[in-house]
Amino acid sequence: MKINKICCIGAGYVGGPTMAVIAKMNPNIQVTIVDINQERIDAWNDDDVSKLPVYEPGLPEIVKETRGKNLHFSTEIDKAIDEAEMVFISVNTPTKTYGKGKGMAADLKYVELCARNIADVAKTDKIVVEKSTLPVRTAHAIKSILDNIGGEVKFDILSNPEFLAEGTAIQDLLKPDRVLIGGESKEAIEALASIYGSWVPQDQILRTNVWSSELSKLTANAFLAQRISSINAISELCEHTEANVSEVARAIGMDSRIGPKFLNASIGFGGSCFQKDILNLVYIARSYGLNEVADYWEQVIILNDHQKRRFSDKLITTLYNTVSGKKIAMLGWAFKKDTNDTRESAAIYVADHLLSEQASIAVYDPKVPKAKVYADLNYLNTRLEKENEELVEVFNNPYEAIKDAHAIAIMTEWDEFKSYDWNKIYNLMKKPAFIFDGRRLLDKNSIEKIGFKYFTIGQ
Ligand SMILES: NC(=O)C1=CN([C@@H]2O[C@H](COP(=O)(O)OP(=O)(O)OC[C@H]3O[C@@H](n4cnc5c(N)ncnc54)[C@H](O)[C@@H]3O)[C@@H](O)[C@H]2O)C=CC1
Ligand SMILES: O=C(O)[C@H]1O[C@H](OP(=O)(O)OP(=O)(O)OC[C@H]2O[C@@H](n3ccc(=O)[nH]c3=O)[C@H](O)[C@@H]2O)[C@H](O)[C@@H](O)[C@@H]1O
Repeated sequence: MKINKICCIGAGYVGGPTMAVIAKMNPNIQVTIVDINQERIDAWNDDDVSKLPVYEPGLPEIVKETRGKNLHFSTEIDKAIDEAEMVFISVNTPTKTYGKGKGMAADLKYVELCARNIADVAKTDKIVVEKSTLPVRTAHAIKSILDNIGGEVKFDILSNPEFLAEGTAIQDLLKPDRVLIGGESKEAIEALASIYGSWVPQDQILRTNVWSSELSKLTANAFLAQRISSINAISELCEHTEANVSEVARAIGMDSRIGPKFLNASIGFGGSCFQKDILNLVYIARSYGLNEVADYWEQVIILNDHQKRRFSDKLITTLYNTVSGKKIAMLGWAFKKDTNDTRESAAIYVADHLLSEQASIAVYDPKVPKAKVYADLNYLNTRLEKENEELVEVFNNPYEAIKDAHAIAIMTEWDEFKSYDWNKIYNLMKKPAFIFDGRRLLDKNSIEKIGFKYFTIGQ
């Protein structure tokens, strides 16, 4: 079965980059990305590709090359679904904030709306591809909606989870470790496999049943996050024993069974997925009565929350047990470098804690605008909304953010922070000048030589 037209519902951090790469690698396929958010679609269509809604190295070049040729961004959802032979669902699946499973289960309302939309509109057979991360057995619910509303039209459901990481999305998409396709219909699986086959070697395209595919995505994220919580747990022990967590990570990472990646001790993982997907896994395990399994994975989140909290606790106790009225400069707000995404960023939680102790916060991030910082804080804690406006300042220049600060907290590992004039920064600050390096980014010896009091994770 040859696919000529693809529709992707959801023009976000996954839908945008993934479809841009599919379009680039398949010039004969017309790809239309649709979204209900007009502002987002307008930004994707902006002539100035530096204004795309998703900041991702390498993405502007691909959008420039393909947009208007075989890549299109639109709010005409029904039209795009109707015309396509293959429809990807790439909408958000956040943790539920209400009702049964509140705070744990994935909220599938957006996915269900997409399924209903496809069923209402489709006049010809469609392959529907789950690109969103979904709880195991969701394909069953989607199929049931499609078959019950969709009349005579035949729907094949595939699970094709995405493994890209933000900040390296284009490289991850161009050279994936593997592509995973779960499904029942061999014809549908091969139709999707041939699209990826334009650039991914066939032996890296795995075919499984739908349930294995859905569960593999949650499992991959749980394993990755587990490694971070594992090294972060050891980082706390290092701080009490004069061991150095980087040396420990290097020593264990050279064991080929363990491997060197994902062993950077940090202020705690952020991002829209690790926490959400583990909570979802925990919820699913509990719903089958598997309490030991659920408790095991829940500990990854408990440790991560502990890591964020102990960072801000350390800052407060070191500043003589009070930050009230003191200016703390926060370098970085995004959840990792090379993205403008701030979802679940550790910076938000640390700032919130410091604000509750009446500190004033000065934020600088190369890619995060002022409005986003305020929105993140107000979302977390509406009670502080009025005070936040006065206590939080966001700067376009790091030196202005740091001027007169008592302490700097490094929240994101942006490369540019390493090349700052730290002598100049020292002179701009109140004394003693403290640095709390949540990313192990700076060299302790050279920073201390300048006169700073330097603290980092795991040392
Ligand atoms: N962000 C990431 O790095 C990764 C995310 N994922 C998964 O991919 C899915 C999407 O994530 P993101 O792209 O980060 O989310 P996002 O929030 O950036 O984008 C989702 C988009 O879907 C749109 N949308 C929601 N309901 C819609 C509807 N009924 N019709 C049309 N558009 C609708 C929203 O307006 C939004 O623009 C999630 O399930 C996530 O877990 C998977 C791998 C990586
Ligand atoms: O499902 C998803 O959304 C994606 O989640 C992660 O990707 P992402 O969250 O974009 O970024 P990561 O590089 O995994 O970083 C996540 C968080 O962990 C932190 N981290 C990462 C690695 C490490 O060694 N230490 C560490 O603290 C990062 O700073 C960041 O806050 C996975 O790496 C992707 O494979 C997956 O597709």
